[in-house]
Amino acid sequence: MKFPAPLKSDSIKIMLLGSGELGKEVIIEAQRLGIETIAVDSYNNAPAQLVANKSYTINMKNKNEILDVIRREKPTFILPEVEAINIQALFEAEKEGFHVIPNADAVNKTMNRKNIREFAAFNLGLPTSKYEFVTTFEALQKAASKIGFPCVIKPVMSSSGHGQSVARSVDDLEKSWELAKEARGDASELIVEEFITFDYEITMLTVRNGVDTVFCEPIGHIQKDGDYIFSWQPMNMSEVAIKKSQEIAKKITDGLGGRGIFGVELFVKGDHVYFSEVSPRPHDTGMVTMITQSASEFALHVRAVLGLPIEYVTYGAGASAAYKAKEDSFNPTIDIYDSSFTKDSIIRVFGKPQSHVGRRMAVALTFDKDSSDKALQKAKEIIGNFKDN
Ligand SMILES: Nc1ncnc2c1ncn2[C@@H]1O[C@H](COP(=O)(O)OP(=O)(O)OP(=O)(O)O)[C@@H](O)[C@H]1O
Ligand SMILES: NCC(=O)N[C@@H]1O[C@H](COP(=O)([O-])[O-])[C@@H](O)[C@H]1O
Ligand SMILES: [Mg+2]
Repeated sequence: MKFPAPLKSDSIKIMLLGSGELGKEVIIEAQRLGIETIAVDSYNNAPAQLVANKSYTINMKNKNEILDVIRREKPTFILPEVEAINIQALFEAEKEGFHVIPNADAVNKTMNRKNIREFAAFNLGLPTSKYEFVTTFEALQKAASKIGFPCVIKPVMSSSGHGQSVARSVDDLEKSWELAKEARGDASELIVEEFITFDYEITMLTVRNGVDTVFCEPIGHIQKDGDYIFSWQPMNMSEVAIKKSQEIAKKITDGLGGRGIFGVELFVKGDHVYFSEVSPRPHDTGMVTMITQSASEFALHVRAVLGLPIEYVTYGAGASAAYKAKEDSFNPTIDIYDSSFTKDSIIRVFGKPQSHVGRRMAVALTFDKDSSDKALQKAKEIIGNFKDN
């Protein structure tokens, strides 16, 4: 493969659609290979825009605005980084010969819970929670009583737990309905899911470079209000559970096709593994790989996009703890003690230009050669001392 000596007009160009903390790391990894990078998002100074060669701020739900930047920049690869993107623009770009990662159809399927759930459960026969789709409050009541309580209610299009809630009885349904409607994304249709009382949940990072499929060590994680707060790698699993998890990850990623990394989210109860959802891009819980692997999930994504070999070493166990803002601010700063910077830790501050309570602003990554538990303990301690204002 021919790598660019800085910014030649005929060399590889990557355009990110969505420019948050995950995209920022993708851009850095691409730039390490001399690749020209363009970061697009719906607000100025998004994390990846801070490090890209060029950036655009557009309405990401607007088909023409997306197509305009694509036609103007003619990227070699278009990497969706968020779910809220005008999907017609991606189909159109693909028709015009642009390369969407992993492909527009996979992005379309995964951005909508109805599409991906039906594809996984119905077309591929993967085990999932019981589920129903509803568009009215009456239908929600019916579906919830059929599925039983507690049940989980989510807009068909949303991420990081926005608009999601658990209804424990009929009395909670009205609150769940209101919460889902307020969510960004498409809340016109909701999914009602059986609540799985899993022992633990994992992300199986699955990398496809067009030749091989490679799995990273499983990542365990804890979610609060539908959003990740802690993750660790490796998650200690039975052989059977690992094998089933990899089988499910292989089936769903083969089904979606294309090149890149995928975050396959799975619930594990005993030796039963349930498919939950999949992101066709790096995963927030996978930030831990920046400290555990010689090539992080972001580096692997770039390699996979380019069709390069997916080889790396795992150094040992690690963990991540997300820092979420406790204050609303137009000029956020984060106070971090000097003692947070140790030989076994890495701190990443995303540089988001605005904070609101609950917005993920930074992450602490920790390493322990042998124990994910010890690494997690350290990550929690570090994050516990952060303050924002
Ligand atoms: N059916 C379920 N049973 C039990 N817990 C669930 C269920 N569905 C979701 N959860 C919990 O809520 C979390 C978030 O759900 P989900 O991944 O569907 O939301 P999301 O908004 O797409 O999140 P993200 O975009 O961060 O991946 C899950 O990781 C899990 O902890
Ligand atoms: N679970 C998906 C996820 O973690 N996505 C990451 O969060 C950013 C949005 O953050 P914001 O909501 O703070 O703007 C996205 O751009 C992506 O990097
Ligand atoms: Mg999820």
